[in-house]
Amino acid sequence: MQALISVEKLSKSYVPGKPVFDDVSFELQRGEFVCIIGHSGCGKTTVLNVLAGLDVATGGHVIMDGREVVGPSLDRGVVFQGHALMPWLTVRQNIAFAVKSRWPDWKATQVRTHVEKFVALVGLSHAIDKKPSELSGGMKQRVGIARAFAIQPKMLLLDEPFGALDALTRGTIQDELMAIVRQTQQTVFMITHDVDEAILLADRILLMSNGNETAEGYRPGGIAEVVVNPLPRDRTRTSLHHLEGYYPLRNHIVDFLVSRARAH
Ligand SMILES: Nc1ncnc2c1ncn2[C@@H]1O[C@H](COP(=O)(O)OP(=O)(O)OP(=O)(O)O)[C@@H](O)[C@H]1O
Repeated sequence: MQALISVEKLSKSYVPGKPVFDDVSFELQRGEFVCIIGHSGCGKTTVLNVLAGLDVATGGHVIMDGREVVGPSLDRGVVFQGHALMPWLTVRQNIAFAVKSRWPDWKATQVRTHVEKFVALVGLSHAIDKKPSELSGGMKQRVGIARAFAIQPKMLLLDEPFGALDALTRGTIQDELMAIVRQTQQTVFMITHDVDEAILLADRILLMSNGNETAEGYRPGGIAEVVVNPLPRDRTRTSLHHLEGYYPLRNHIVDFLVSRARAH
C-alpha cells in the first residue's frame, strides 16, 4: 500500500550545526490517525507546519501522493490551538469562505447545504448565524474543526486543537472528532501533550525527543520511537481505562516523557 504522506529525513536548524531535530522519517497511511507527543520545544509544531507547507525544512522532504509538499494546499486542512476565525463573519460565513475557495464553481445553494451539513456534524446548527465573539472557546474550536473538515482535505493537521478547553468540553469534542474521523476515513496528524488523548484517538503514537547536550556533544532531537496502539479501535473515553493493555501502554509513554525524552 502506498502511503498518503512520506516524511523523509526531515531536519530543521535555526543555529548552524545544532539542528532542533534531524533524521525525522515516518509515513502516514490513508485513514490513519497518528499523534505526536514530546516535550515543549522538541519541534512538533515545526514538523506539522512543514507537513502543512507553512514552514520549510532545512533538510529532507515531505511527499504527499507522490508529490513534494512545497506550500500550503486545500488538500491539507489545518486546525490550530487558537481557532483563527474571521471575527467579522458568522459561523456560516467563515465556513462558506473556505468552501467557496475549495470549490469556486459551486452554486450558492450547494455551498449552503454543504456548510450546514458540517456545522450540524459538530453540533452547532443552533449557532450557525452567530459571530465568533458570541461563542465560547469550545464552540469556536468546533467551528475550526468543521471548517477544516468541510473542505474535505486529503489530510487533517491538528496542532493541540483541544489544549485550551476545559476537561468536559475537551471530552465532548474528542468524541465528536473521533466519530467524524471514523465516518469519513480521514487521515489525521495531531500534536497533543495529553497521553490519554493520544491513546484514545491514535492508531500510532510518535514519541519525539528533544535535542540535548551530551558528554559527546550536541545531539539533535528526533522520533525516538513509534508506538502502535494495540487497543481495539472501537474504544471510547469511558471504556479506555478498563481495557487490557491500557496501563502498560500509558506507563510506557509516560516513562518515555519522564526519563527518555530529553536524553535519547
Ligand atoms: N523562528 C525561530 N527562530 C529560532 N528558533 C525557533 C524559531 N521557531 C522555533 N524555534 C525553536 O525551535 C524549537 C522547536 O519549536 P516548536 O514550536 O516546533 O516546538 P514544539 O515541540 O511544538 O513546542 P511546544 O510543545 O511548546 O509547542 C524550539 O526550541 C524553538 O525555540
